Amino acid sequence: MEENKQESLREAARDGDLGRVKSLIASGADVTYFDGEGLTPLMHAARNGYPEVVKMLLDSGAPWNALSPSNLSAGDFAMENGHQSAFDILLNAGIQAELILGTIARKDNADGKPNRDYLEDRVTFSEDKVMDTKSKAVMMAWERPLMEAHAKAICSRGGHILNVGFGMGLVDTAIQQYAPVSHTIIEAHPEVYDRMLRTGWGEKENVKIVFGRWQDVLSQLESYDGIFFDTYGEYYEDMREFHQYLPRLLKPGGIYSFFNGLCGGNPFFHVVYCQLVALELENLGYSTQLIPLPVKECLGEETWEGVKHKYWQLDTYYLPVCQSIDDAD
Ligand SMILES: C[S@@+](CC[C@H](N)C(=O)[O-])C[C@H]1O[C@@H](n2cnc3c(N)ncnc32)[C@H](O)[C@@H]1O
Repeated sequence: MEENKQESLREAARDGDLGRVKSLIASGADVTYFDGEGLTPLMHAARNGYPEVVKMLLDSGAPWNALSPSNLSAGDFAMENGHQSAFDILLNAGIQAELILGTIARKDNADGKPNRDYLEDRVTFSEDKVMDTKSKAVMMAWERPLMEAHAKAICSRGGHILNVGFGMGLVDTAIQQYAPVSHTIIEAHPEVYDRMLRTGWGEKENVKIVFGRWQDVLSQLESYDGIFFDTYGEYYEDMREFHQYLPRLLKPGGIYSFFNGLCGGNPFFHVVYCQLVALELENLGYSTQLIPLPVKECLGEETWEGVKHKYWQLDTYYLPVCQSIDDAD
């Protein structure tokens, strides 16, 4: 009987029958139910493009971020099938939920202090990646063209540059090509720091290395014409915290950018987070331009051999270029 109710809700959602969806919900049908295919009523309504049903289901507690067996959310179904109104409703629901709860960003962060654990652990270096002891990639060479594009953006005014997180030194190598007046690099991992010194970064005339977590070395920083942020083992909240310091760290007219790997495994969640970060930066007085860069060609299946977590699975990378709203005007 209960099963029938859920199946009826699925059918009504799939057919866009708003009246029936309403009455089934009123009679206790479960909006969180996954059918035999592993799909929720919300996914059915989104896939077939019924915005009013999507809204009704969301308002009745259907989770916007539930995933199908092939890791697609309702927003992905709306996006894939070109249902703009359903997509917009889901996007708005995602942004609101993440603003309040931050559920995606916090999900993996439940077990203590991942950044400190990572910093106390060993890392291994090879030609094409830096890995942690859990076989997760700290940094990979496929990102080189992206790092070059980030360097170009933040060095566009010359002057004084800050990079947070050295990794493989890809962005820093690119920054050096622009011969900035000063180039400050913050790095917290002792082995990455050692390697920086062994490879001559400590002797470059315009380079200042600050060893430590960015959170702990803020008092040693000045203000900069270009800033790039790309750490590891941290979460959205950490970056959000870093953004609070931008008014102090970024000179008027300066450019800020960050590695935009936010939810890089799911197209819709990525859109949600791109919008969320732009909204939060706007509240701090910064405009964000997202420049699309095709990345499909940088990535083959062999790229991920031996890597536990495929942290990027999308075809386009959106490079953020942020500047004070006053400067953009
Ligand atoms: C993804 S890598 C950076 C890659 C770099 N953009 C490049 O082009 O090669 C992240 C780096 O941030 C460092 N890191 C992690 N947490 C940090 C923190 N809280 N403060 C400063 N550096 C940190 C890591 O040790 C690692 O070297």
